[in-house]
Amino acid sequence: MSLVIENVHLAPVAGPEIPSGWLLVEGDRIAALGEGPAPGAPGAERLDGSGCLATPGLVNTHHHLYQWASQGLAQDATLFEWLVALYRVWAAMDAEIVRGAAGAGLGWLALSGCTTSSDHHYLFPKGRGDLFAAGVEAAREVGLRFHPARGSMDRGESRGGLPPDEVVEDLEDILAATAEAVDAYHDPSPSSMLRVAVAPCSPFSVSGELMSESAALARDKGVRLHTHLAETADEEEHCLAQLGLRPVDYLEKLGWLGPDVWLAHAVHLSDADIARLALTGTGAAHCPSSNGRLGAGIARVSEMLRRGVNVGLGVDGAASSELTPLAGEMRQALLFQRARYGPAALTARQALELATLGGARNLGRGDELGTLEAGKLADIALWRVDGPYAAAVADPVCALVFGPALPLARLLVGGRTVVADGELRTTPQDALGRAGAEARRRLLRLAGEV
Ligand SMILES: Nc1nc2[nH]c(O)nc2c(=O)[nH]1
Repeated sequence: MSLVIENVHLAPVAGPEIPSGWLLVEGDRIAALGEGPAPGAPGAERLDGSGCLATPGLVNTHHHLYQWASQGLAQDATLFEWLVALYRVWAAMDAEIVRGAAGAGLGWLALSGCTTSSDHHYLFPKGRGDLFAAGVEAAREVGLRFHPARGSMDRGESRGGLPPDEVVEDLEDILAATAEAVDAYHDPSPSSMLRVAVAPCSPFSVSGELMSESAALARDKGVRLHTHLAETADEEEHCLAQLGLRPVDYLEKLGWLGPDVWLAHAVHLSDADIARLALTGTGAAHCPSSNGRLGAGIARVSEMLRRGVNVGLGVDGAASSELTPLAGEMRQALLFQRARYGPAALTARQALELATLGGARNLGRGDELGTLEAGKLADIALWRVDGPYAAAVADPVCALVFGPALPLARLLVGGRTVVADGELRTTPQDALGRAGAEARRRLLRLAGEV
């Protein structure tokens, strides 16, 4: 299959922008791109990109898809208050709920320009079906590239942790189930649609032993590591009081810093912490809407970038960011940095790079995803910039980042159309929405909330 997208403004992220150019897609890869009129390409489908901006597909590097089913709860809570309120709701979750929530969440991500998403699922109530498989099935249905992280918690209240004991698992069960998930689903091959990561949840819900064993397992299997870190001042206090170390020191002691690790949030970092992340190649997933919603603080993104830390974006679970579109996180990131450091803190193009190449690098896919270049995977977002708002902004990248969500003319994942003219084409969009709403009703009913 070949496709030529012509007459389009190209923002390749790597290399200069091309105000009027073309892209040739062959199979699942970008074969070539250039300026001016497109080449002949006999037999290729032709797509007129007039009035459109082409960017790499966006990469979401932190999410909890199951949380679609628990939006709008604990609205004015801190992270710890919010978690304490929600753990017992999530304890009622089953595979049917995860399937509905993940389908709706991934559909929503696709409609906001996302071509690859991670998912951090860390709560596995016993006897409720295969929750990990439910997320994988949903990603296959929607057609996104998927990086699910097998999460875990083993430190309940009785061991000084935050979650109630009923929602944590045993260390041995966690390690066995995590190894099983990697063996069953991880595909390390080029063009992979599915790669699994290992992701114990957070310092206040996981034992040091599970952190170390998880790192050993991930490195043995050649997969990446992910966890929440330095999200709130409460977490830092907890770490100092219970573990005797600040969060980044704790991770370092456990052998957790390295180029195969990306950390969700990374808000409360000292200068020395930032230097260590840079030195070790540890990445960060910036989730500005969630950090704002929970009053967690503003991550030092522009300083991290200046000092060489890789940063990607994440929408975080919908329970702490209520349906944030991934494209909107570029705007949110830009505004947060400027509010904290002034208007030169982050440019529109840097924000686009966070959402694309920064995300791809967090997931270990910087060689295949995140830029429009010959040889890379054809994960491409084509945004309409000729509508009433965007047409009033001469610079299409500025319109995309500074402005309201733009309509998607096309979203390609490995050359396959997932969205066309603002509608999902892989699966009925309305049915996904209904299943997401039913997942919420079912969860709240099973949790005794209604
Ligand atoms: N924003 C979030 N932070 C978290 N920390 C933790 O342990 N769980 C979560 C979560 O679900 N969201």
